[in-house]
Amino acid sequence: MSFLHTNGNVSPSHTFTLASRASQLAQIQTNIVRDALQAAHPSKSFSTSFMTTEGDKNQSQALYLLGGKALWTKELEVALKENAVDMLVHSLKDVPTSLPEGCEIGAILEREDPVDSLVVKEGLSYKTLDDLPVGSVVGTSSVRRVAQLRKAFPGLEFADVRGNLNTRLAKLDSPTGVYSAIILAKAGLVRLGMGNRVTSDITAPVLYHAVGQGALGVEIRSDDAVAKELCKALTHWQTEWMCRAERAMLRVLEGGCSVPVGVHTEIKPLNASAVGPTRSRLTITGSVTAITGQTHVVHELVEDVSNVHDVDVVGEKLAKILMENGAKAILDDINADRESRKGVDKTQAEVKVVEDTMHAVAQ
Ligand SMILES: NCc1[nH]cc(CCC(=O)O)c1CC(=O)O
Repeated sequence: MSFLHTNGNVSPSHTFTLASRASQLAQIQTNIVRDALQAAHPSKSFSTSFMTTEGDKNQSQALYLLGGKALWTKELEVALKENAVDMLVHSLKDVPTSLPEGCEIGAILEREDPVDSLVVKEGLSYKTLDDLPVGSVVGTSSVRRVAQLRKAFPGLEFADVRGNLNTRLAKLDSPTGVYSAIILAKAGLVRLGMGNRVTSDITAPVLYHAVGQGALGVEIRSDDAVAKELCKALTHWQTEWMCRAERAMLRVLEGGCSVPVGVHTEIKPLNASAVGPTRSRLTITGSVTAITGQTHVVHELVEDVSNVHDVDVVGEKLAKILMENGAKAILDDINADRESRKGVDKTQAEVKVVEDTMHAVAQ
């Protein structure tokens, strides 16, 4: 699978390899991107490569350099940087707001419905969180969801549910299972062809979804001009503008850590007849919630924007306003708590893995 090529000077026979994790959802998403690339560039050739932990560890020396503990985006990025693959397909919400040196986002595809959905156990007739009896167990491993819902639903118990989507649904439906319902991103279910499992949506202002939720991002090498050009056809500018604003907000709020941040974004072109990117009205609401759910800061900005730079500025401005309105205190608390938990005997690499894991769980 490994090959050499020179960036910007690709032979016509070059096959562009798209890579992702090997989960069913990741494979479906990668196939969506491959099909879109193939449709836009019929004379080019595209293939896919799915990486599983054990298999790849034996094949790529570089994975050993990571000590076998790095998360998947990191391992994929190693393959990307080594030119073993050309594009990485990610759920944008799992992509850190700052990418490693030499990597960048080449395309953001049109977003699926970004909301979170309630999936009720097979055979139960409850429709919404309000319907669930006191003491019901709701499965979700996302601190963002728990933090936002805890206060509004004090009678419910929120419990971890891990694994890929199929595993989580199996745990939900198991006759001996503890969960009455679980909360999942609607987009993942829809892409897996299981949109019929959505019992109801949980929308803002009850639950603000994760930054980037529902959108696919394609990561490329920054110096790969050819991949960059190929990716242009995939980008849905409205999604890109919304997600860039969301990611700019999160980048400022994170300040190196992971926090329960939610968002709701809309974009409305001001010139309805324009075909491409055009001056638009961006409405973005950000939320930051204390882990206990006791403090919740929400702010909405409505701004007209003309390009991605404007969009980044709006996201950053929103983050600063949230900070001034109480998010700073929430973030300082979370940081202090995390510092006190960090084992003194942990290596830097281990601390990084813990931080990355916390980032993933926060989403
Ligand atoms: N954190 C895991 C993850 N990453 C992306 C999705 C769903 C698809 C998407 O949001 O694009 C999910 C599952 C979930 O949160 O239910």
